[in-house]
Amino acid sequence: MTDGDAPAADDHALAAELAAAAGRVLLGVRDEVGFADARALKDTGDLRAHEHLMAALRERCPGDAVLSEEGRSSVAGKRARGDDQAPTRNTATAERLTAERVWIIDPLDGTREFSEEGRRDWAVHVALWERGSGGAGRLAAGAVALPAQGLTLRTAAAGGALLVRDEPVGPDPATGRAGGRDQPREVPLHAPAPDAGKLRIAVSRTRPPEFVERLAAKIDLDVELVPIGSAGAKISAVLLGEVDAYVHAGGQYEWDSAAPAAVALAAGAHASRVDGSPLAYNREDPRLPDILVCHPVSASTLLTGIRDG
Ligand SMILES: Nc1ncnc2c1ncn2[C@@H]1O[C@H](COP(=O)(O)O)[C@@H](OP(=O)(O)O)[C@H]1O
Ligand SMILES: [Mg+2]
Repeated sequence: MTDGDAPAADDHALAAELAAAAGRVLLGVRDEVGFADARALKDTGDLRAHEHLMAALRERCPGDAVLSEEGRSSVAGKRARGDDQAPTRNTATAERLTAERVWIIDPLDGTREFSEEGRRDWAVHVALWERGSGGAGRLAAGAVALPAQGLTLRTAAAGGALLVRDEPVGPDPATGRAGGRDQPREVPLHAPAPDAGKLRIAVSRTRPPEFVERLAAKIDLDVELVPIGSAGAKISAVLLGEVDAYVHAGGQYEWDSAAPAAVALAAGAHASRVDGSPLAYNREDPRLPDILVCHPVSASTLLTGIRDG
């Protein structure tokens, strides 16, 4: 619950609504700023999506804490180019570490790809972490918007995960005018199993882990490495069956994986650290440097291959 005696909102639907709305802000920034100055486009996108989400969370969930990539003290002090304001800061760390509910957000994941014309592999991540009765906490809801692909992947209140696809609205039959914003259509989302004998592994375009080439050579399968930008876009590609696994190591933060890991787990996928231990969120230090996401049937092959690499 967000405050007092208010009824529990559907946090899953809220996460999806906020991620999709921030995605529309980002599509507008691409149109407005253009691609000539990549730095200006990245900075404006990061800042506008962050401010949109911070304002929406302040209004909709005023009692909750927020951990955003762009609200860290190290970046919140700097003024982004192309805009006139410094980013709104995150909830103070001491307060976040005792909060019941923490929104972990990456307003623009795949910033590099966002600034490259024609690329669709960038995302908005909105996750909710809840402490719960055990005190250890867990990801309670999450949504990954892929605005350039017209898709949002999200957790569902009834359990499981959903794929939300924007359907273009046809012209109004009475007036002949365009029908306005796309109508979303939801279908259940289940992590698909890989084809026998094959394994397509998504890796960073710019920072693929050095052990993945060795891993690929060692696994007794036809392995293809597929470079894709954005952790959210890569994990979505696993859930959409475009690749079979995502392996990353060498650096990342909680906001890079919280929302896509929440969706992946809800969709029945395996999501863990590369040593097989669980992904843990809302830590004092938000570094979470490695991750494996795949269908459960591939998990032991990949974990063993990584361990023995
Ligand atoms: N070695 C590293 N250290 C810190 N962050 C990293 C990293 N490798 C990848 N990331 C972050 O993980 C996200 C996905 O990266 P990639 O596209 O290379 O796979 C990016 O988030 P942002 O775009 O939000 O900065 C990127 O900054
Ligand atoms: Mg990121």
